[in-house]
Amino acid sequence: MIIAIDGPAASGKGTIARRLAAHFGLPHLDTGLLYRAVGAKALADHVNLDDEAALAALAGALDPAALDPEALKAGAVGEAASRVASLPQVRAKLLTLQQDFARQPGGAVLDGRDIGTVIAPEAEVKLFVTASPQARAARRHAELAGRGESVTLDAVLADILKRDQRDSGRANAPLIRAGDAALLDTTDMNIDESWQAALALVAAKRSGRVA
Ligand SMILES: Nc1ncnc2c1ncn2[C@@H]1O[C@H](COP(=O)(O)OP(=O)(O)O)[C@@H](O)[C@H]1O
Ligand SMILES: Nc1ccn([C@@H]2O[C@H](COP(=O)(O)OP(=O)(O)O)[C@@H](O)[C@H]2O)c(=O)n1
Repeated sequence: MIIAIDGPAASGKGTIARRLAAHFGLPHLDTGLLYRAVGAKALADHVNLDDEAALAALAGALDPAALDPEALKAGAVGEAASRVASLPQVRAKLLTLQQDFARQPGGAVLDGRDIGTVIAPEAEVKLFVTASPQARAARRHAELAGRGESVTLDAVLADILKRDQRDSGRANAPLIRAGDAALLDTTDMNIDESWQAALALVAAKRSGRVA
């Protein structure tokens, strides 16, 4: 079974994806980490974030086994990730490894922006997880504060709105709800409530109770 989870920044899709993977005993890929890794490498190597050929070369050289989620979750990396993710050549370099991960025997859980639309349109279960920008900013702010990053709530909200706009507005694999994805708005849910709602949607989808 392939489970595709998409949604905007800090909506809680990663949390739900990890729990679903553990629940069903499936491997999980946080595809945002791939774009974050390219963005982080570009920042470290002073590669211009508009230099599509150079960034595609970084994406092509990426070792998915060597990703460091802890370092890649830093606030500044998200903005760089979103910029490199808007470049078609970068996305093309990362396509096959994501599709191979999705199509491994037994299935997988993947979360990102284009899983249900581009990477695995054939997924048996698709969720589009969202929440209000204010709720998402509050969550990401708390997360960054927990990491010791000092940043204001307003700055986090501005970053999220800018990224949402870029991710949704790009021509190539934009952030958009697949027609057959179940919508899960977690604005007024805590983590446990979101998890229970996600599990119910997956169960309904698998039993054919929703389209
Ligand atoms: N429903 C929720 N209510 C409150 N906080 C949440 C909820 N879901 C996730 N979080 C927290 O918000 C932050 C972002 O969640 P995460 O799953 O990483 O989002 P995403 O993968 O969409 O960026 C994390 O610190 C996570 O623990
Ligand atoms: N499948 C994906 C996953 C991420 N991304 C890009 O990578 C950036 C970082 O993704 P992420 O999932 O780690 O970001 P958060 O939702 O955790 O903030 C996003 O803003 C997108 O621009 C993408 O384009 N396609």
